[in-house]
Amino acid sequence: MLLNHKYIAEDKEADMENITLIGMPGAGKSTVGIVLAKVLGYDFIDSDLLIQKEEGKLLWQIMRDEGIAGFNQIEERVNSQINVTHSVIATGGSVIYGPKAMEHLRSISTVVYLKVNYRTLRRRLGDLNKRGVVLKPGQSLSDLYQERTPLYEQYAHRIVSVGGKNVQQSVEEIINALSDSSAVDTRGQ
Ligand SMILES: Nc1ncnc2c1ncn2[C@@H]1O[C@H](COP(=O)(O)OP(=O)(O)O)[C@@H](O)[C@H]1O
Ligand SMILES: O=C(O)C1=C[C@@H](OP(=O)(O)O)[C@@H](O)[C@H](O)C1
Ligand SMILES: [Mg+2]
Repeated sequence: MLLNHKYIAEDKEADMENITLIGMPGAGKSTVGIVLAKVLGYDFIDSDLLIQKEEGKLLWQIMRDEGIAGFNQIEERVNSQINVTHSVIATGGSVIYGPKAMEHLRSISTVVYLKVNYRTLRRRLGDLNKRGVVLKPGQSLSDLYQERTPLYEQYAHRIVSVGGKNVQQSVEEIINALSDSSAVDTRGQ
């Protein structure tokens, strides 16, 4: 039964019973994350909403007022301060630019990279500028995908491919990956 489901029981992170979702914008961290939380009986938090609450502004207003570097600093600070148990944490796609935030999230949770192939992402995302993705001048979605993929892989305890899957299938894949002790962090940390 899922509510009694214990995964990677010997792992330190699992004692906290938090799951952090990382991945490209449009990967489904927010959409899949809330369903995952419901299935597991966990709380759900979305880093983007925490940032907006802390700053009293919408994400695009923070980017407008502080620039991308300023937004990244705020994002790193807010994610570094998350202190929860029994929660699914959906991060924003740019969280991996903050090493302090990533080390913190790795210490309080099992970090799961929701991997989506480029073509699926392109279809889901539409106009990147309207979505407020952290892009450097002249950077395309393809550039961003290539820049970020190694960072997502570097920080993940688990990697789950969700490109061709619906929300329910993605939730099942994540739970399977969390149960699979052979899929433990290949960096051996
Ligand atoms: N199989 C799927 N899983 C998750 N999201 C999907 C799927 N198919 C289409 N979508 C759409 O893709 C978008 C994912 O966005 P979101 O959950 O906000 O991702 P993220 O938080 O990773 O940026 C939503 O508009 C969602 O409706
Ligand atoms: O990847 C990015 O550059 C961003 C992703 C967004 O979150 P989602 O990944 O939930 O869309 C949000 O944090 C911000 O607009 C920047
Ligand atoms: Mg999101």
